[in-house]
Amino acid sequence: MKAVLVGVGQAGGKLTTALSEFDAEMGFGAIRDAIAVNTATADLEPLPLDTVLVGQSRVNGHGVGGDNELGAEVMDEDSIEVLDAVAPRVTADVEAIVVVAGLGGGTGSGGAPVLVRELSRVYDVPVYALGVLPGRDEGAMYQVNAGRSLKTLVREADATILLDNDAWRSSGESVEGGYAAINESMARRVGLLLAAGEATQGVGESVVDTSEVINTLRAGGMAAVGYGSAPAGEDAGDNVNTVTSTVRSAVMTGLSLPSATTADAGLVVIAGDPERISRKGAEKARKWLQEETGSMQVRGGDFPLDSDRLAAVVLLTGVERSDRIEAFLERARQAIRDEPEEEPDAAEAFQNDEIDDLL
Ligand SMILES: Nc1nc2c(ncn2[C@@H]2O[C@H](COP(=O)(O)OP(=O)(O)OP(=O)(O)O)[C@@H](O)[C@H]2O)c(=O)[nH]1
Repeated sequence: MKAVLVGVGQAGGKLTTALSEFDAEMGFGAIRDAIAVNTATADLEPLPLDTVLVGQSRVNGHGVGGDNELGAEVMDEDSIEVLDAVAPRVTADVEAIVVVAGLGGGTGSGGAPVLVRELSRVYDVPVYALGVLPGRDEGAMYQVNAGRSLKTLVREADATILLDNDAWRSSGESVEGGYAAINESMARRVGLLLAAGEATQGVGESVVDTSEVINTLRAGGMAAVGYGSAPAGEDAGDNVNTVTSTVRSAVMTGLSLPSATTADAGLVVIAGDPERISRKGAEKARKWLQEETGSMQVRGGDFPLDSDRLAAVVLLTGVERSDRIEAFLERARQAIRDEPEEEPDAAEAFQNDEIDDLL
């Protein structure tokens, strides 16, 4: 999928950089262009991207300090500047725009839903959101911000792919300590998904097409991406179990939103040397995913790559009914209940209005 990325806020800018670097290193060319938008000059300066500073008249380049209503307001006021910066990058061959943001802070959390709404008004191509959920230890403000941002993003974006910081937490290691490694790992799975059907090395028997990714995302709502990889035997015949077990581990232990396995639609992409990809294994894995997710709509295909390993990338859409989302929403609701004076109007729910919309 030829995509233009727009990173909003600190996490958005860093993750957009990691995605662009991964795509360039792999030589995929799926990411056609990328920019970063922020209210904080200091967060934009280190990024190797073109940047747009918003909210200068309100916060003078110092960030919005976690206030996502202010983040939404400044994006609303300065959206023309951002749209002007995006416009020359969305050339005729671009198939999607992806707005990338951490949902727990102020600028990305507030700004991303506004920007998605504005971009959707201007462009016919799908506008997706790639949102980072705060870890469970990250404090009430982050949970409240993310709950409200997510509710609004899901309404405004064609699909919202979620990356849960908790999914990358290894025991004893703080999320803050490992952002660079986390971003690289997030970029690998999302980067492979964006490149699937885009830049394939060699010709496979059933190469996945970009339209399969877009059609799977068409189910809308919230989505998760899983990734797993393993060394492969020389021949496809040796790799029936490698394919099935890699797909299983992508879903069971490698999902960007752990245990989000109730889904409306799915896509299984097997990346690797086409000579080594077992058709039987791929078919078995697809059937397994249908049963596991309760979805009849599971697509599949290969991503030919020159490698002696096999990797599985699994996209699941319509995962909002999963326990993980319910647990996150409960954290957001609890945080709202615990701080009634600070969030007086947010005491309503997510699906059922306990959590307010941001816009
Ligand atoms: N995965 C990942 N998460 C990050 C990173 N940096 C921050 N976060 C998460 O993003 C949330 C904070 O959002 P930021 O992007 O730092 O904030 P911001 O959008 O710049 O907003 P303000 O700083 O309030 O102006 C928290 O939940 C952090 O855990 C990062 O590099 N990688």
